[in-house]
Amino acid sequence: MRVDLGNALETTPGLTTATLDRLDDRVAAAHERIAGGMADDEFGYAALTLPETADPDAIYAAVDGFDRPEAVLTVGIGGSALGAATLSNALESDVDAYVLDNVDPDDARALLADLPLGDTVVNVVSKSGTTAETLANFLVVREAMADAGVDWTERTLVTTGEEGNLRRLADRHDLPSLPVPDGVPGRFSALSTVGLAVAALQGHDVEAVLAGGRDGMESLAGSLYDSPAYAYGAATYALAQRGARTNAVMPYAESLETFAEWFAQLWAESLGKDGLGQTPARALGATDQHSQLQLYRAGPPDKLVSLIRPTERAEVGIPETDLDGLAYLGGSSLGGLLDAEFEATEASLAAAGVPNVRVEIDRVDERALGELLFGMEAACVLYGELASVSTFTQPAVEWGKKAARGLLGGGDFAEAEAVEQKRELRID
Ligand SMILES: O=P(O)(O)OC[C@H]1O[C@](O)(CO)[C@@H](O)[C@@H]1O
Repeated sequence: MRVDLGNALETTPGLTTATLDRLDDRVAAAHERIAGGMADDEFGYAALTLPETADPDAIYAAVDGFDRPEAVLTVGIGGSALGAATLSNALESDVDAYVLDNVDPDDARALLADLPLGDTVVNVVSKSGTTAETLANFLVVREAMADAGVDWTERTLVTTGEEGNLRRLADRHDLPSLPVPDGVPGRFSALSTVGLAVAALQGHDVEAVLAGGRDGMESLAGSLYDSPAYAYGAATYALAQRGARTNAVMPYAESLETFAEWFAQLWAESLGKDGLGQTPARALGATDQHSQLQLYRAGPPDKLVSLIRPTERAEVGIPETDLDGLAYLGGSSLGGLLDAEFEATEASLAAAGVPNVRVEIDRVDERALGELLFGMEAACVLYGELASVSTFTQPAVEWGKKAARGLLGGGDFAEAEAVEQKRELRID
C-alpha cells in the first residue's frame, strides 16, 4: 500500500509540510502507545496483531467439513459481514457469495428463492450472539432450509463469541464453529475468523491475506514519513482538524466498492465520538464523477477525497471507432481510460483546492487486500490516538437497539417510550 499526500498540501482545508513535521512528534508517541497495546494484547489494539495471531489452519479445518459449495451465504451485520464481503466481492471465485445483513423482507425472500439451499453453506456470524437482525435472519434462513428439505445442521458454520445464543446453538447441534477473537471489535475483525471463513470456503489464499496484513504490520513505524498507514491516518486527522468533516472514499475499481462500505463502518464507528469524527462518504470511480464530483469540487470546502486504485488492471481494449469526437478512445483500453479518469479527477480536485489523498496497491489480490485492510485499520487507530477518542467502543448504537427491542415487546425500555413521543409535522 502506497500513500501520496501531495494533493493535500496548500489546499482548502489543507496541510503544509511544517504541519506534518509538527504532527510527526505526536505520531511517534501514538505509535509507542499502539505498539504497547499490540504487545500486551490490549482490547482493541489486539486487532493489529491478527495477521500474526489468526490461525488459518483452524479456519481451513472448520470449512473442510463442507463439500465445496455452490454458494456461501453470510448472515451477519456490520463488521460481522463487511470484512468477508470485502474479500469475496474483490476476488473472483466459482463459489458465489451472498450476504444477508439487513432485515428487508423483499430482499430476504428474493435471495432465499434464488439460493440453491441444498448446496449453500450458511456462515452465521455474530460476536455477541444477540444482534437482532442476524438472529432473525438466521431463524428465517433455517426455516427456509427445513422447508426445502435441507438439514440446516449439515450446512451451517457458526462464528461467534464464547457465550450467547449462537454459541449455545453450535454446541447443542454440534455445528462446525469458529471463535471470534477476544478483544477485537467487529469492524476490526476482517483479518480473523470473522472475515476469512468465507474466503476459505471460496478457495482464496487465506495465508496470503494474512501475509499482506503482516506486510502492513512491518510498515508501522515511529514516523508518518515511514509508514503509509500512519501517513493516511495523520493526514486525515489533520485535515479534519482544519475542517475536512467528510472523507469521500472513492476507489477506482468495482472490486473495491465493498471495501468503501467496510471503511465507512471502520471510520464512522471508531472515530464518531464526543462530537468529533469525520463522515465517510462512499463513492466509486469513475461512476461518481458523474454523480458526486460536482459537490466535491464546487460544494462547501469541508471534505477530502481519498482516491484509491490498483496500478495493475485487466486489459480490455477499446476498438477503433469513427464516431464523431470519440476516435481518441479507439486503440486505448478500459483500464487506460479508468486510470486517465483517476488522474484527471485527482488533478481537477487539486485545481479546485480540494484536498485529496492517493492510495495505491499493486493489484487486487489476497496479499494486497490484506495489507490495505490492515493499513486502514492502523490508520484509524492512529487517528483515534491523535483525536484522543475511544476508538474501540460504540456506545451510541445501543439506544436504538433498546428502543427497537422495546417496540417489539422484548423488554421495558425508556427508549421505546421515547419513540412514542415523536414530534410530528406531517405533510400528506
Ligand atoms: O457481531 P455482532 O455482535 O452481531 O455485532 C455486529 C455489529 O453490531 C455492532 O456491534 C454495532 O451495533 C458493530 O460494532 C458490530 O460489527
